[in-house]
Amino acid sequence: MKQEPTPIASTRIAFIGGGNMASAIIGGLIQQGLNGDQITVVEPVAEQRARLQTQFGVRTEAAAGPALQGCGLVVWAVKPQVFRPVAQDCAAQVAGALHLSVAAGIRSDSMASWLGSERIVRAMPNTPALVGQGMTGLYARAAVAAADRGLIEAVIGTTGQYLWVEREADLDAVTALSGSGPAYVFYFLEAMRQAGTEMGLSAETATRLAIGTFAGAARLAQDASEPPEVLRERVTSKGGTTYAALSSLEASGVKAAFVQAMHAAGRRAQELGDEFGA
Ligand SMILES: NC(=O)C1=CN([C@@H]2O[C@H](COP(=O)(O)OP(=O)(O)OC[C@H]3O[C@@H](n4cnc5c(N)ncnc54)[C@H](O)[C@@H]3O)[C@@H](O)[C@H]2O)C=CC1
Ligand SMILES: O=C(O)[C@@H]1CCC=N1
Repeated sequence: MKQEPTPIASTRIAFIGGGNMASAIIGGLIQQGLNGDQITVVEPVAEQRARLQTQFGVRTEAAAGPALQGCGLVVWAVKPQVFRPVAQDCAAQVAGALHLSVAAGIRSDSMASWLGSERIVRAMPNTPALVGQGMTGLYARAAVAAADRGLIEAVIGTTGQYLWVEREADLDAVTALSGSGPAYVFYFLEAMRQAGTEMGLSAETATRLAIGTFAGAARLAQDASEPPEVLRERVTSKGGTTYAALSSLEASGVKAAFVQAMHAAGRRAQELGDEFGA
């Protein structure tokens, strides 16, 4: 029999940790019409709690307690380094809930042992979720039912796009690619702004040109049927300006260095799982 997704509107949701990622997801949920009353955020920092209350009208708690009981979904949005003690602290109050973790590296085996539950989904979102343009990788443990997957899709879908991966280890690559990815884009924007200003543009003009170029190129790559290398070749006239730039990039080994950098991120995700897992 086909299971219907659990309706998001009747689910009480707890967030453990109320920082950047929690705020992005909560923002998406509120924008989709979820009532702030349905959401309880456990966040030890008073200023963060005040901000979340004012911005989203959610309930907040300074620490785990009875307020978590009866929540159907628990979103784990704390740093990997503190996940274990926080999970062990909350486990009794959240028994029976579906769990969604956004923490980099922390494996679902570790979570299952800390929480005594198999209903675990891991997500690797990214900060464009703050503006509804997120790209999230999802992985579900085998025991997660179709209705639970449906609920997770409804929640993460409020922040942008998502895709499922079949192997949990692939989430480390997702982390290196799209989780950390916005930082690479901002890094390139910084370099483009620097070069633009060195060539005489104002920082404002250079930044606007660089951001507009990223947005346009990303849209072109999304809509085009050709792969990125073909789109790149179309910009590159033999003996022209782009050719000069790309030759300089190749001579400096930029692509190889960039690929190495992403491998470093993937390895760090694995290490986080080893260091701070069960
Ligand atoms: N920032 C990013 O681009 C992304 C972050 N992530 C993951 O999301 C998770 C959270 O990251 P951010 O939101 O960026 O960090 P953040 O530092 O903004 O938020 C973490 C929050 O947890 C709170 N916290 C600390 N101890 C706590 C406790 N005992 N109980 C409850 N809350 C506690 C902190 O006060 C803080 O507000 C991390 O595990 C990270 O790996 C995943 C994808 C992208
Ligand atoms: O840097 C980090 O560890 C987190 C995970 C992906 C993006 N930020």
